[in-house]
Amino acid sequence: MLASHRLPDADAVPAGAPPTLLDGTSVFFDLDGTLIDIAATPDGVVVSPDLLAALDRLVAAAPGRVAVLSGRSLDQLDHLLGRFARRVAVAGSHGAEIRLAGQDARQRSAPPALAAATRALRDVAEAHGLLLEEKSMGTALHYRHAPGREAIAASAAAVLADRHGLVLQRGKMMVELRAPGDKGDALCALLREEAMVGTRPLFFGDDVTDEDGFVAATRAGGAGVLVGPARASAARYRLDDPAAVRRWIDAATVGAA
Ligand SMILES: O=P(O)(O)OC[C@H]1O[C@H](O[C@H]2O[C@H](CO)[C@@H](O)[C@H](O)[C@H]2O)[C@H](O)[C@@H](O)[C@@H]1O
Repeated sequence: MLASHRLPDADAVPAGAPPTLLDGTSVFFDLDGTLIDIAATPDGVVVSPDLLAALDRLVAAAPGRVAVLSGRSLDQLDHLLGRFARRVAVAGSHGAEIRLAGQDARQRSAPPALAAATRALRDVAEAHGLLLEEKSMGTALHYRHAPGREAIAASAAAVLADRHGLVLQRGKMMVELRAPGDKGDALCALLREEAMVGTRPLFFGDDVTDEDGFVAATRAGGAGVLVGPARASAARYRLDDPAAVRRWIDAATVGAA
């Protein structure tokens, strides 16, 4: 089962920065490649205190209207974002795990087949020198350090996804077997929460898994913001990199406490 990403026609390339007006807007962020720079390994990322302080200001300026939608598990997000992860709504595992600020997670059980699929994926990782990342709702095989082994990782994951009935998720220099769910559904679920009802969602993301969120944000009267080089995307706006996202947050919160 391949995760469906509704990529638009090739000429639909987003451009320009989104407006910084927060009135009536809710703000959703992907994590890796959007709020933080991509690193060589999943554990190598840096979440700076400055970024967390800027996000705190954003939450103060848009109370109840900031959320994180990530392919990371909730546990990983808690570890990386610390107390900030409890201040906002968070959807982990590409939307399969959702937690509102100050509440317990609405969590499904991991797919029963995930353990067997992970064992098989670990054999592939060991045989070909690839990096395995185990998460609550999925297992990723990373080839950033060995780009020449992409085809091995991709074909092994495709076979295992089929065999075990798991979603096959492509990502930046990785392929993942995971539970169903997508960031678009997670965004729609969060938009039904009181503070977000009737708001225009802006969703900032960089990867193919973020396209579902761009589509959902657009359908809800908001827009997607692609972070990274121009490419075909369902996003309307584009920012170059996480540093530009940080400047957007700073501009949107000028004068906020
Ligand atoms: O939805 P996201 O928050 O963007 O998470 C997507 C995946 O991010 C991580 O992998 C990516 O970032 C790593 C660190 O920069 C990088 O080494 C890797 O090549 C990227 O694919 C994370 O490890 C995955 O679990 C997430 O699904």
